Amino acid sequence: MATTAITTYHALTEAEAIALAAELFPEGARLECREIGDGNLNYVFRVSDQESGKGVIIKQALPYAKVVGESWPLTLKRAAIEAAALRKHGEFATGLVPEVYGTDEKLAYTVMEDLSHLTIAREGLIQGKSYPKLSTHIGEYLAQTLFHTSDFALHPFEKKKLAAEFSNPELCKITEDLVFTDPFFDYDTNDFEPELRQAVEAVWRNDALKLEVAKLKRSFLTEAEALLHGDLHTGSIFADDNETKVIDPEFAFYGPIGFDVGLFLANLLVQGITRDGEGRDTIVKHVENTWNVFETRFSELWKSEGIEDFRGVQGYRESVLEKIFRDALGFAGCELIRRTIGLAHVKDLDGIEDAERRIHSKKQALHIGETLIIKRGELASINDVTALLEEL
Ligand SMILES: Nc1ncnc2c1ncn2[C@@H]1O[C@H](COP(=O)(O)OP(=O)(O)O)[C@@H](O)[C@H]1O
Ligand SMILES: CSC[C@H]1O[C@H](OP(=O)(O)O)[C@H](O)[C@@H]1O
Repeated sequence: MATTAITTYHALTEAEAIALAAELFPEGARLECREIGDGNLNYVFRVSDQESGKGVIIKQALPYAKVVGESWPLTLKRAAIEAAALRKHGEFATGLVPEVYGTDEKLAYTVMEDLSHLTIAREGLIQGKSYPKLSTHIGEYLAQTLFHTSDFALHPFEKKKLAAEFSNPELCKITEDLVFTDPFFDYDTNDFEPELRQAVEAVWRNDALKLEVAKLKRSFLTEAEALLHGDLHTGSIFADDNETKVIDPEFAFYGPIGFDVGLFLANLLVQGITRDGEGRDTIVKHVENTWNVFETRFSELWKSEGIEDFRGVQGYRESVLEKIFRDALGFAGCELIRRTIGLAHVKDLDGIEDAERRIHSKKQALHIGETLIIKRGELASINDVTALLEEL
């Protein structure tokens, strides 16, 4: 797809979005456009043919975080990173990411496949949907994207070139602050109900917990293991009963493999907390299946496509997976805590209308988060993790 002749950045109008997308539609098609973005950071335009209903998506970065406004400037480079990550991950996770039709670095937009026939998984899960293939698809996505961009699959020159291309300091800083720092101190960005104050102050006073979070933050800061999605929560996944597509990798960078795994597990756990009975069992199975599929597929790729000289040394693969598992649990714990008391909450918890039940669920999220961080070295298997949910 051709890019525009516009050379200076400005926020696109709906008419401009239509003009940009026109070449992807039959000549003379009557096009309409709507801004449908509901995320924290960007504009998302859907341009569609009024007759066929077919559409394309134009996602444009703003020079600031949409949720806060111009007082929080943010690099436009994130749009190019997102498009490049969609393409790179799409090379390996076949059918699990949207197709990218075109990008424009100056205007900071990406034109991509319209996934409006699917539902954002967080929304569907809140409505009680079970998405039978979600965890199989995400386990596969995690194994394919993380293995193939790691030193286990790439020549070190190629891997380091990619790591440089995906340098993403501003977006990483958001995660360093909002996931790994602010929730653990009495900082202004935090946001929680007065009824949670006692529990939150206990987090702030818990030095053993803070020591473990400091170690996890250091891993995030320093361990360039693979090209991460960087923000793999259920709001970044479109799904129905058969299909799953991962969107929104603008936080992509080279980081610890367990981060993507942990974020997805945490967002499943948060949903599991809000359910009981069979509904919770569905989430328990998704948590277990995500890890099991990831571990199995990662191991298969290791054996079939691994290039590391030490790949055949007994116990090495197991020790790599063991580290990913422990990291994932710790990162999941941080995500659970930040989604409960930090700046960016989740609808799974905030949307619980009954105040008593909402506060109770949030305390449970804090409890599981703390346990995952503190006990990540002791929990022997993924079943020990789901036991935390079943014991609530
Ligand atoms: N490819 C797509 N097809 C259809 N809708 C999309 C697509 N990408 C984004 N959206 C819509 O826009 C919303 C925000 O997109 P997202 O990429 O998460 O933006 P942000 O980076 O601001 O969080 C999504 O929740 C979804 O409703
Ligand atoms: C001010 S950024 C807060 C939060 O928003 C991002 O999520 P999304 O773009 O999917 O809405 C990311 O999780 C950040 O931590």
